[in-house]
Amino acid sequence: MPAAIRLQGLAKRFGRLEALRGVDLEVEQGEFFALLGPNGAGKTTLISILAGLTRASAGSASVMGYDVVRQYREARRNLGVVPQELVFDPFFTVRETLQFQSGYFGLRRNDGWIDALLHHLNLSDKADTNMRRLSGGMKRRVLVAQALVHKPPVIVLDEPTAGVDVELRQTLWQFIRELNHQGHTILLTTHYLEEAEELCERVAMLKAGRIVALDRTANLLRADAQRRVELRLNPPQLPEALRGRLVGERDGAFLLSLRDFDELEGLLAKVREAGGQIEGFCVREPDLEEVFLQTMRGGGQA
Ligand SMILES: Nc1ncnc2c1ncn2[C@@H]1O[C@H](COP(=O)(O)OP(=O)(O)OP(=O)(O)O)[C@@H](O)[C@H]1O
Repeated sequence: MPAAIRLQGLAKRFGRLEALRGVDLEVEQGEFFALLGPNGAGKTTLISILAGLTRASAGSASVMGYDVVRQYREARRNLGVVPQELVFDPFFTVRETLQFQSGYFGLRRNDGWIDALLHHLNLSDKADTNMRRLSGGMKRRVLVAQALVHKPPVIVLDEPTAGVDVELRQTLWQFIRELNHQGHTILLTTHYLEEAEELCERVAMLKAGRIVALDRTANLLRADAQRRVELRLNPPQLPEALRGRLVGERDGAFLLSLRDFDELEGLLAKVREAGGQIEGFCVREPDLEEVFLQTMRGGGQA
């Protein structure tokens, strides 16, 4: 069984800028996979290469075993991309947009599936509305429908929930989850890390064009992230004895590392000994955001 997505030594240069610097990655069929990274890390460039919109400077990429350059048509037929940017012809209706996209893939009688897509994405009552009359969130739903019109086994979503309301997010994830359960492979990029943590079994983190972490989500949480104590103090000064534990500050509160709960008493005692008063206190379980921030600070695998 070929990998859903396979990248080998993938590199991309824009003049002197190296957007991708030798990325190796395999996403298996049926995975729900997150590709994370800060702005400019190379996520969209990687997706553009997969979709055949940009040529790699070196290395290769394939979708379901089809090389994205040598076997462009087969690779493209196996891939559905929900792009970041909303670009449409404003004069078509929603249905026409989807029929047009079906035609691009040589699908003439696709109305049954188009109706199903409209239904799942809560767009049925907008089927005959012109694209220019839709709100941003509705346009985004059409983008999703457009990417799925040919029932591709591999679905790539590039920040699909940026600027999208809670209701649409939930509708969208419910539908994408269903598709994943049916066997579709999902590659997701997002800046909402709690979304990735909840949905994705495996995560790759990109930093300046390189993969700096790649593992199952659960392993990343176990290996890198620590429990944190969040302390709000009056006066807002951390006692000298706790300086070594400080890992950050968030909204005026100190974040201290906590290896296990037995340490808690000693830690609070040190605040009292220094004459400090505790105004707020909570223990935070490790989350993907913490792993991400740690990795981006330079702590990740090379
Ligand atoms: N057509 C282009 N010409 C020149 N530089 C480009 C081009 N496209 C992307 N870049 C540069 O390549 C780098 C990677 O960009 P890319 O859009 O892939 O990042 P990203 O991870 O998708 O970021 P974001 O989270 O902001 O979407 C950036 O430094 C960007 O400025």
